[in-house]
Amino acid sequence: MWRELWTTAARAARGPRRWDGRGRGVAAWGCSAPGATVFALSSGQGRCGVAVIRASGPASGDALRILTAPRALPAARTASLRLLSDPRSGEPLDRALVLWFPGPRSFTGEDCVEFHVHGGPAVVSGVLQALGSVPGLRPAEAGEFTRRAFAHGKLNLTEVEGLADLIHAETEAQRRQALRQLDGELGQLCRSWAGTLTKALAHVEAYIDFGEDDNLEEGVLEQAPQGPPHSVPSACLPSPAADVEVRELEVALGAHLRDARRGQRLRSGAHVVVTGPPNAGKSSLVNLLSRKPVSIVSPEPGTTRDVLETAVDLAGFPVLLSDTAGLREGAGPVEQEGVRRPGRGGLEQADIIVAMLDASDLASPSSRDFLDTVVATVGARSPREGGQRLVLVLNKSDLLPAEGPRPGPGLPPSLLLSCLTGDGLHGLLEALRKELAAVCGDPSTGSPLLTRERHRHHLKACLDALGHYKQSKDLALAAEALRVARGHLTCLTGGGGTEEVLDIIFRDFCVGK
Ligand SMILES: Nc1nc2c(ncn2[C@@H]2O[C@H](COP(=O)(O)OP(=O)(O)OP(=O)(O)O)[C@@H](O)[C@H]2O)c(=O)[nH]1
Ligand SMILES: [K+]
Ligand SMILES: [Mg+2]
Repeated sequence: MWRELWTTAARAARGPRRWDGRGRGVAAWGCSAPGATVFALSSGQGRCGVAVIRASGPASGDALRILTAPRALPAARTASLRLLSDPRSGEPLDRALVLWFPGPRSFTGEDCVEFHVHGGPAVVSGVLQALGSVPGLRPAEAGEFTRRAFAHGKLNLTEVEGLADLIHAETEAQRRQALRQLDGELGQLCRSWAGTLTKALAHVEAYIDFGEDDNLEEGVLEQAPQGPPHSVPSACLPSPAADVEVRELEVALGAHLRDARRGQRLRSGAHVVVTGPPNAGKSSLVNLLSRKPVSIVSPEPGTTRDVLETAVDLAGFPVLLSDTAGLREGAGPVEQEGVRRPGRGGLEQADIIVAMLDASDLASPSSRDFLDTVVATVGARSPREGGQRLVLVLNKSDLLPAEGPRPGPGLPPSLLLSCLTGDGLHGLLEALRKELAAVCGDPSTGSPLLTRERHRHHLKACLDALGHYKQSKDLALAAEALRVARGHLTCLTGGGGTEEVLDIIFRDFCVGK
């Protein structure tokens, strides 16, 4: 379903975007009053076996009691079968499993209840209406349950983001990355970094407070300055030990920022662009990889006129796959501009370029021209230097003589493929999987990846502040720089208390989450 949405959306309005086809509601937080009890359908919409409706807030217990009257509240955290009735008419609504989670041991930290009802639309709307009639209850806004969990310290902000990503994960690799973030790995890392800075700050402040004092504690004295490791005059140095830790932190932050945006790519999809001379079989390959006819294939060269982008799950990685117009020999500037233009699924935007040629037509002017321009240019810059990854594919291998030599001596390493017979497809998928793992990172191993621009912003700002710390000529300024640096790490997990940031993060959630 998201594929169709994507393809249509890509045709209608091109531009860089997330690998995601769903429209997302924007939460209107203006009207949420703290202390209110909210309710919503938390399972998906539509007919289903069981639907879960939940409520959170101080009146949750009352709501449960009223809908299950005359029974008392069930035991906490134990599923109990109850008859639900409409409190206004007394009419039975459903026989349901109900759960009572007294706060703070609940998802939101508040009193919560869950109704596991039969998943028919009439049952669901009957129970929702009944809840709406209970005094003090109102429908929840998008993400409101999670926002309450955050407000009560049940989740930090990176965990909230992990939860949002987990709900939206559509490929295995995305799920792994989201789960690690939900498990709090990135948050823990930030907290340990912030802890380092707190320690360093304590040393600096101790020196400011007691530096001139003969009664300086022994431990602090032991850490008295021994050399000039940074530009704070060595006589002022509070603690070389703290200084070393700060420098180690700088190295760690730098390493995380030099992650080639792998976590962000995995979250929003890697761009794979298929390019080549006309009629090489580019659209045939796009259809093969997306397992459905998204592009028109015909023997007529020049069939594809514009960039067509489609979302595909390739070996567990989310990919935005672009089919492009064939590049004719000596293509004019307008045509070249068409494929290069950023934001249009063109070459400039590609993480991986699949360069495709007709294996039986390598000597033609358009093939030679394509090899001499696109393939030579892309191949000249390694991905390490920020260049794009290139996969060279020689298609239509079925047209080659069965016993003949391999085509293209003197070509860069290439893969033989036949879109017609499927020969070589397995090898191509394996090559793409390797390239995608390099572009997106392996979410199961290594340190947690930065998944959003927000993370990069705070780490960069933290690094900048550490730069000021190193250059500060006086201890008060050094302390202030450390405070700013630590503040950015705290913002990463706590949002820094700004409603704007929270609104942006929570609007990724649906109603009921
Ligand atoms: N024999 C053979 N024919 C193929 C193969 N792959 C594609 N074709 C045929 O080659 C022709 C062109 O295929 P397309 O997929 O439209 O090629 P394209 O590169 O997208 O073409 P343009 O969009 O016009 O640049 C069609 O007739 C395909 O059926 C293959 O592996 N073997
Ligand atoms: K064609
Ligand atoms: Mg085509």
